[in-house]
Amino acid sequence: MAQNTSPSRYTITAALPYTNGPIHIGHLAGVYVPADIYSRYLRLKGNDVAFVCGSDEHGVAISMKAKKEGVTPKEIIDKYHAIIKKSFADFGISFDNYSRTSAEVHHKTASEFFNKMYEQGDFIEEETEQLYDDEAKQFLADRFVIGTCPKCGHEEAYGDQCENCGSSLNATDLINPKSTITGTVPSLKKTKHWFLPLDRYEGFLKKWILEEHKSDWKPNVYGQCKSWIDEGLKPRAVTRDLDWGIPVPVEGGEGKVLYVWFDAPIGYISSTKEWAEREGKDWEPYWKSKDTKLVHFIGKDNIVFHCIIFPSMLEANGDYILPDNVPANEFLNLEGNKLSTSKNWAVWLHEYLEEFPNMQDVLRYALTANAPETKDNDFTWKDFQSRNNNELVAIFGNFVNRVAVLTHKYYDGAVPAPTNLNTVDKEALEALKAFPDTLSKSLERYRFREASQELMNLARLGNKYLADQEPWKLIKTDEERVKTIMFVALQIATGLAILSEPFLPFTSNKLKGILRHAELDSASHWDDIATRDVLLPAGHQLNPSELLFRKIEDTEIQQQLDKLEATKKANASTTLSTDTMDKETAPLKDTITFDDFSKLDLRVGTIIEAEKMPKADKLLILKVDMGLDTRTIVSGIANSFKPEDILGKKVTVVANLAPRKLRGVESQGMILMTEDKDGKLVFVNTDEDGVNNGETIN
Ligand SMILES: Nc1ncnc2c1ncn2[C@@H]1O[C@H](COP(=O)(O)OP(=O)(O)OP(=O)(O)O)[C@@H](O)[C@H]1O
Ligand SMILES: [Zn+2]
Repeated sequence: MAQNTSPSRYTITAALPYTNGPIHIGHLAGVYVPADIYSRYLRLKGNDVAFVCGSDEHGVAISMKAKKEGVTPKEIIDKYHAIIKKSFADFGISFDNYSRTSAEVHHKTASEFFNKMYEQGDFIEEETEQLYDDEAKQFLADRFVIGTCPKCGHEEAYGDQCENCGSSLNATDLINPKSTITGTVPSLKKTKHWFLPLDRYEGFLKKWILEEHKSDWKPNVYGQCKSWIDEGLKPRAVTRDLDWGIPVPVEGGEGKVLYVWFDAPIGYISSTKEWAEREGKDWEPYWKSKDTKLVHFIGKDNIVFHCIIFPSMLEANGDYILPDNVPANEFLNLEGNKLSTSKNWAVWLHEYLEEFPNMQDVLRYALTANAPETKDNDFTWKDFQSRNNNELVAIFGNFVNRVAVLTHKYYDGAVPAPTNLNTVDKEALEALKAFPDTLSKSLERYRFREASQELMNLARLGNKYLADQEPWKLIKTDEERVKTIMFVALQIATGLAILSEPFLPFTSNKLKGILRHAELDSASHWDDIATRDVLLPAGHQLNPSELLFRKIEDTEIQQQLDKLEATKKANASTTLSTDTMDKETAPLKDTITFDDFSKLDLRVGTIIEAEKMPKADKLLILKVDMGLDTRTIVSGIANSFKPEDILGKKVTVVANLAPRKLRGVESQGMILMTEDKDGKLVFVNTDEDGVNNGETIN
């Protein structure tokens, strides 16, 4: 089987963005820009395409964010769904439908999906011991619990997945699990859940992925799948003890919801249904016909869900087709650091659209030309500027502008009739004819970077042709020759207008406008470029020319870099404010009552481990023996102390300060410090011997 080579229709999905924040450039480069290029390309080739997506609105992270902000989950999802949907539309992501998983059609579809599998006996129903937070009186799953990954040792793996190694986990697999709600160590409590026995699908997955897709899936995707399958798959709970999500629709499911990664991929199906309903079409062939090609665009952290779990669900259900390919991308970073919603380390799409109005294509191009297809890549503002100034402006824009301006200058904007095509002209036109096929080959292998460079090569070809032929010189001596040159150049410009559409849709539109391409009786399309000798006939009248791109100045780039610098500073100061005292003698604070004071739980502890926080100059990660337990405390004291100097030091700890994450490490308290006359930090402690760790101070 392998590749489905001549499908009757395509279903293209892009990962459902999680509605706990807006869209950033990582999402775009990893998923939405390549998916959009591919879908636009397929439509230009005359295919029947359903390009679907929607907001992913369930799950623990949204529950947690709502709790933190003191609002309802619905308020969170409504806010981000609106921002995300609008920014995608303004950016030109050409979804046929953008839905949301809180929609009724989705609740219904996901419940039916679950029900069918339930009735077929595809689940194991089992009462097992799950992690439970006695203080919050809640079961802990997914992002409610972190601990050490049993596969790679990463210390902040979630209850369902380790983001470091991509493994999918059960919460009870975590080593040293800890509740992210209260910071306490969970106990075990019995509860009933439904499990998808992935081990039953091993044979199916082996044949389908390891045999049939060995040569056409990307090596990063195939490799991850192979290692999971080789390690052996285990049953995975697909339900949760939570109040936010799709209720488990079977007996005994009261108070439980579907696991977010069970319902989210079904969102692709619901979105297709919503679209088909609106268009008066039948949704089923898009998901159930063997002659449909299904492709999932995702980032690498979603591979297990799209290649192992969802396909097993589709296979179990019975009626569905499987993805033909899952061209997952690696990750994009920003100026050397990991993109992060919580640390505000991002270029946000909605902000970009405001700060660079009408420049969607510049970002699309910069992200595509530098896409993280085979390895993680870095977005830098300097690269963005040079992609714009040196490629879009200097090559693409320059060529088109010369052609349009000269056509107006010499012929009042009418395409001249060629007289005699010489070898150079013929070669240029032949080269143009080869481009659609070259681009198709790259696009159909999901090599979008390569394709974007091929497109730029067509503009280069046009630029070189004009530079070599120099019509602006010849116009004084050989007017007939100039007509031929301009005719050839106009054909190349038309080719660019057509072939750039998937990559640079706004530019393509503008250029087609200048060429009045759509008004031609038989306007040429993608495939016509290879077969027709004339794309823009002699005598055809152009519109006035306008610039396709503008130069980006250093000051604009500096502004963006300053913005990131400010983010860095803001992050650093919030990190330090909780750990160090002000430099000057601070004025007295307002009087507090004894009750206020007695809320403070101050205790004696001893530092038993200390190490530097990687990549943070000022922070030490300390382990403090508190008598009853051992705490991790992140403290901004690295400028004053070496780790080895403070081992065994007695300290005073604020033991009931709400836990707080610093650089990804949860700090479970604060050590009291003051400063000596030279500004060096000193510990506030009791120097009496014989005071035990854990003793309270009052
Ligand atoms: N930096 C990145 N580079 C490439 N792809 C990314 C990046 N960040 C997220 N993605 C992909 O974008 C899609 C949507 O992401 P999702 O909404 O789930 O956010 P996320 O992975 O939680 O990201 P973040 O934590 O940055 O908000 C997923 O397929 C994910 O793999
Ligand atoms: Zn791991």
